[in-house]
Amino acid sequence: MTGIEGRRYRPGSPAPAVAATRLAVRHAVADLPPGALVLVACSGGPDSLALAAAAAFVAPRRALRAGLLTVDHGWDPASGGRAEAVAELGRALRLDPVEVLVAHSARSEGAARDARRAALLAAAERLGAAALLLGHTLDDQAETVLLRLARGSGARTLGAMAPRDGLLRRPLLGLRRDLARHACLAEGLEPWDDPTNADAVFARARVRHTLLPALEEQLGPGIAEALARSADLLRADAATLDALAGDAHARLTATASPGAGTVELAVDALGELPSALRTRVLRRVALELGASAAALRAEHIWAVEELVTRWRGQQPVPLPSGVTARRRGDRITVAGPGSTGPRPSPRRRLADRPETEEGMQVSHAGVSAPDFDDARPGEEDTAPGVPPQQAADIGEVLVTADEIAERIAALAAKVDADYAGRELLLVGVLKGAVMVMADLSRALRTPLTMEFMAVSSYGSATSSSGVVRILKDLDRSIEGRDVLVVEDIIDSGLTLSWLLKNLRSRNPASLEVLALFRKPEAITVDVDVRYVGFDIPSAFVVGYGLDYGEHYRTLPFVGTLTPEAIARGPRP
Ligand SMILES: O=P(O)(O)OC[C@H]1O[C@H](OP(=O)(O)OP(=O)(O)O)[C@H](O)[C@@H]1O
Ligand code: HPA
Repeated sequence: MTGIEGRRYRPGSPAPAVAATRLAVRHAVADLPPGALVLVACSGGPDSLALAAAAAFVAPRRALRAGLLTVDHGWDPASGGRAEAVAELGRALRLDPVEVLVAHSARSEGAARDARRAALLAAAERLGAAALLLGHTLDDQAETVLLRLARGSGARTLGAMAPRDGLLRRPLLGLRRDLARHACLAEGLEPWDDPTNADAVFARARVRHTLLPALEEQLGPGIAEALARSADLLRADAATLDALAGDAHARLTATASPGAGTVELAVDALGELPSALRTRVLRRVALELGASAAALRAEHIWAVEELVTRWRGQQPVPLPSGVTARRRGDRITVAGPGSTGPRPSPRRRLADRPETEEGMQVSHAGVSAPDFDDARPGEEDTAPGVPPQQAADIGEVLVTADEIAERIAALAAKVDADYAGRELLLVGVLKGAVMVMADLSRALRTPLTMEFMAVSSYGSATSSSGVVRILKDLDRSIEGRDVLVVEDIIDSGLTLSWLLKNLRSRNPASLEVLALFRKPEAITVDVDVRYVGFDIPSAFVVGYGLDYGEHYRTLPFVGTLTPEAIARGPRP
């Protein structure tokens, strides 16, 4: 008798393919105690049929009981009869119990797999099984790796199927699919070939029949084995990283949460973790607060990670299932949908903000100032322009960098329309207006020249002295020119009121003002401002050119300082 690959084997001994499947099953159940029940999930296809036959042979010799489960998905009128035929085969193999499970599902590979798995696990539990054997082969593993690689997956996902996963065991994971078919043939078992396995509508069928053969043809044989090997290596790596992330998660969440359904993490501690652990900790926290595992994508976690590694005053990050993550000072707060702790305030997007005739309205998000530990200098956990210490001094971000950019573009369009056919002279009021001058001048299409004046009325205090000093005057005359004064902020209005009077006396053709921020509740003198970026609350703010004692100007957003930071005084 000739066996697979043309080898000869002795009459009376099993065909090599049969021997290989039996050996694989023997290894897979070696640890089970006598009397334990092993169930085989069998579709009637060659892999699971070979597995059922091998289990039927091995179980009694290991004093185990073996049964068979088959699932009817109800995809076509013949499916019930087919499932019954598989059950009949199981009985013929003397498997006991044998059950047909009905698990209707949508006609998609994923939906069928989920429904099948749920039905099988429920039955295995009900029957008190010690193991549920699945017929996945090395080829299934290779296909899974390729499919997941094409989606851009991490180590855990590329680790694909494990030989053991709770109740599930996959004895044939190291064997090729051909071998299972040979084992069926050698035992006189006629497998059912599921037509969906060849249906090019299904991605897996295309991988099986087109992609993998093409890869083997182009790159040489052994691709399936190589892909399965990669899965083994990545699974081991992922298991180690998951264990380390579990430790880090326990460490970082050891302190009390601010409320039920809320987890607070220290930016410092997260910043010290390598990215592979940080993202795993963040994912774990999101999942435990109720984010759907199926919907939670790497992009979500990266956005949360950027609150640590590239902090530039971003909005809270929405995650699936109503979970939100936000940074306040040196803490990341992740809140579940039903949290009772301090919820991330639902800051409105710029587009949602009411726009008055002149400016966008910005209000406090209504959050109390966070408590801060001393951030450590030199720590690279923030975006450019955001020294870590300064990041920890910010109480609330009122306007983000993106919102500023969007607003300046809109203001520039208005100015361009108003000054069509004319040449502008922009007068920047140093130093605070340096950022808005730079960005506005480059957003304008109107021909322009620039002049700067430096005045000061604040010094290192947080309220205006009312005494304005010219620190640097204009270099040229503005007589007859269309002048647009560019200011970062109008607070009391004292600086601008004084400046306008001063400039008007120099006889410009026209004199208008553009101020990126205005505090309507703080204005004490009447000043006429043609262009306003944002109306903000009257709290002292820093960032985007605005300083506290010359510091904080480089922050790309505008935010309030914590009371502690104000009391302590400016710091680099
Ligand atoms: O409306 P007010 O209450 O007068 O405040 C507005 C002025 O205060 C700031 O300048 P500051 O004196 O701080 O100097 P700086 O621009 O160099 O920071 C700001 O740049 C405005 O010019
Ligand atoms: O709120 C402010 N911050 C910084 N500088 C300022 N100058 C006027 N108001 C402010």
